[in-house]
Amino acid sequence: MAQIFRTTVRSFATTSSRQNAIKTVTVIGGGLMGSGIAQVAATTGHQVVMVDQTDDILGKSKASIQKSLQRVVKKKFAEDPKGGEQFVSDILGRITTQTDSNAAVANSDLVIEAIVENIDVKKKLFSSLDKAAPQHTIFTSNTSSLPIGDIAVSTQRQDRFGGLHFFNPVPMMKLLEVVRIPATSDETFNKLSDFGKAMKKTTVDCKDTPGFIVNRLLVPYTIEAMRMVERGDASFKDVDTAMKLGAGYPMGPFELSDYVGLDTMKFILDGWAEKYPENPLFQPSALLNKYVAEGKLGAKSGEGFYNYKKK
Ligand SMILES: C[C@H](O)CC(=O)SCCNC(=O)CCNC(=O)[C@H](O)C(C)(C)COP(=O)(O)OP(=O)(O)OC[C@H]1O[C@@H](n2cnc3c(N)ncnc32)[C@H](O)[C@@H]1OP(=O)(O)O
Ligand SMILES: NC(=O)c1ccc[n+]([C@@H]2O[C@H](COP(=O)([O-])OP(=O)(O)OC[C@H]3O[C@@H](n4cnc5c(N)ncnc54)[C@H](O)[C@@H]3O)[C@@H](O)[C@H]2O)c1
Repeated sequence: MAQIFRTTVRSFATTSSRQNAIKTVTVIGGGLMGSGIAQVAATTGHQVVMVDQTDDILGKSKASIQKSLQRVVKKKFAEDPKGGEQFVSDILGRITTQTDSNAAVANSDLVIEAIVENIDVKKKLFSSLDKAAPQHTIFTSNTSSLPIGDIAVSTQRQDRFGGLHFFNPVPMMKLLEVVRIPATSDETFNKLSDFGKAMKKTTVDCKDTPGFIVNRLLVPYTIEAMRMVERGDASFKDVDTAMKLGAGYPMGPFELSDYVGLDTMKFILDGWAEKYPENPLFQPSALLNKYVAEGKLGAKSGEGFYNYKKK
């Protein structure tokens, strides 16, 4: 019994000290994903530095975090408006902003990159951060579709490099994919998994394969739905209804594509088609290409498969 207790205490101490390993986080990119990641990291007690290209963009990022926190306050502090105000101000107080990414990593335990999905831009950023960040700082990318290993080669710290793939909307989606490349050390991987749990996410272990787990299944499924419509086998609305009511998905594949962005879906698919031309699942969709060519990119552009313009 005493032995079990000692083992339990020791394993708790190990996990707990590992959970404390990451205290300060630099989130680079304050867009849709970066602002959500910064919000959740700060909500779970981490000190966050959020970086973007201009103060104007960072102002918008902070405003979107505030708006998202208000949705939480409305539910959690319905009877306690003062408590709600304190909750928001405590979280915002843990987020500072910076436009100089090298300066932002000076005291960072972890960097989470959430900038534009472009391999050259990501490599340039990490190559520069590698010289500016302390030795112990772990680097991660939130990329949806690029190989983590192809980004990590821009640094001299591949043992301290991995992927943290969050899902949109970050405050609501409970999953975090933790991705390792062959060079990622066990210590780094454990710290990343513990950090995910400290962020109150459920983590899954992923290898550096195209789309990791979720996008590797979600993207071909969505494209197959588009092919079904291209063949005239079903309308896109019926496909959405069928997958929501028949398979229990919160959104059908066309609603989800509009939500993610049709340009993003096309970008992911085109990248994989070029890199893995032999895989039939990654072949282009004429329907998707048509919508993107017409500038119908989904909710963000006001129209995709559905219309989002206020009448
Ligand atoms: C491409 C990338 O690499 C990978 C990806 O990200 S793929 C995309 C993954 N995401 C998905 O699959 C999303 C699927 N959709 C959903 O889970 C749900 O439709 C949704 C959570 C987005 C919205 O839920 P829905 O019930 O339709 O709408 P809504 O009523 O507005 O919101 C539900 C709750 O979420 C909360 N919420 C939604 N967005 C929020 C946000 N950004 N911040 C805080 N709270 C939020 C709302 O306040 C609401 O809370 P309540 O039910 O307690 O009042
Ligand atoms: N949108 C999604 O559903 C989703 C989900 C999971 C992962 N991702 C991935 O997350 C990353 C970001 O996606 P997003 O949807 O948040 O994009 P976004 O366009 O909303 O935000 C990107 C932000 O990065 C900033 N930025 C660009 N280059 C920069 C640089 N060099 N330094 C600092 N800031 C820079 C831009 O100004 C912008 O604010 C991408 O790699 C994407 O594949 C997206």
